Amino acid sequence: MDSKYDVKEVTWLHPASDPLMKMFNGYRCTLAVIPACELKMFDKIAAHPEGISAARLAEQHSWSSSYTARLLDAQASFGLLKKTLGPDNIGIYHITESGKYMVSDFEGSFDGIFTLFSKVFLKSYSLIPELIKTGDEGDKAHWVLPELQINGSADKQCPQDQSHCTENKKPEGYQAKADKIRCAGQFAGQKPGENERRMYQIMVAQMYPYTDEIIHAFDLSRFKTVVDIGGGQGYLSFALSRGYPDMKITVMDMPHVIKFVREEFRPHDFDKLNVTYLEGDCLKDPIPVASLYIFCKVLHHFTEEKIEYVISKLHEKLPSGGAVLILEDTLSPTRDGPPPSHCFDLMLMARKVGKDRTFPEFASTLERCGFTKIKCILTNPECIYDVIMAIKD
Ligand SMILES: Nc1ncnc2c1ncn2[C@@H]1O[C@H](CSCC[C@H]([NH3+])C(=O)O)[C@@H](O)[C@H]1O
Repeated sequence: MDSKYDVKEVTWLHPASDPLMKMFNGYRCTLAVIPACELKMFDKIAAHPEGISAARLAEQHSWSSSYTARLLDAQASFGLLKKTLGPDNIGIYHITESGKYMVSDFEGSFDGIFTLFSKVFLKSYSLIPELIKTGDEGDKAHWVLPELQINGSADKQCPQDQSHCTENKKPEGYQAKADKIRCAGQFAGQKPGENERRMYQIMVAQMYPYTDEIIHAFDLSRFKTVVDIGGGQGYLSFALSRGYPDMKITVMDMPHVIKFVREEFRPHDFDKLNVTYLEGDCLKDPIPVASLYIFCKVLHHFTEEKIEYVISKLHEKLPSGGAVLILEDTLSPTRDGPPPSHCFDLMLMARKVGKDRTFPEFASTLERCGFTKIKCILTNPECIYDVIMAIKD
């Protein structure tokens, strides 16, 4: 470092506390990104490819110039913005490659996701002590959190139901806390359905960087008919159709979900893709004949019995050589990693909507359903998609 003072850089490592410091600092960084997301700062900076100063940005939006600069500097420290020095040493901010993921019209955008995490998901974890103490084992066994119900139903309910939202003097049980979190999930002024859109956008954002790896983890070219069960917004199906143009793919999901996603998540090239939608509950309604059935981030919402029921049914239906493909973030066989999978498992536990499993657990369920050839590709912890393929003899 060039300085007229005596400056020396050192690295102090403390193996015992470093993992904790890393975790804590990651959490702090997340908190500091949220206000920038809420102000749509990344969209506003992306609108200036030549870069923009804090003062000009503040002036355009009637914000405080000095506070804006401090918030932007923090984003630059996370690598989401690049700060260069312009004339008179004024900081000019540009979007970085990582920062692009915070811009709302980017396909794999994290826009709004940090907000949803801070207002809803992180609070969900506060339900865990209550759950541990009461041992209440009920499993709702449906995937969607009450505050994220499709059609904005929860968005509409909450304002009339202020009792949960105001300070409550009574001791709170699990349900009271859960209701309160539901209300906290309704953001002022947001349009109905916004939470659902964010929820499905989270799934796109999580998959986006690994899309090519996921669709080519196994060579799927021999499968010509595919049903993506619980396909949600259809992102995986669209990617498969682009990667395997001969594949005929059906996105099957609950009727209210299909009605919502076909409006909200239709890609610009939809007409060129070989993808259709099907409204249906895979546990009750007929599933079309296919050579490959996919469950991507669906089975963690099902109990063992439900998984066995639906997969046995598919095993019967499949031709020889046909397969079931499961994408899940598996826990290690000894259940002590990877951390993101445990965090997700605890979230499912807190909301009583399912659980994560190990690969051996999935494998033995698949064996009970009649499969003998079972393969798995385990991915790095950042990627929450391990890929399991079970092929019918
Ligand atoms: N019984 C069911 N039948 C059909 N879809 C279901 C069922 N239960 C849950 N789902 C859907 O499963 C999805 C889980 S979220 C995963 C969405 C998508 N596969 C992705 O990875 O991005 C939701 O869209 C649910 O509506």
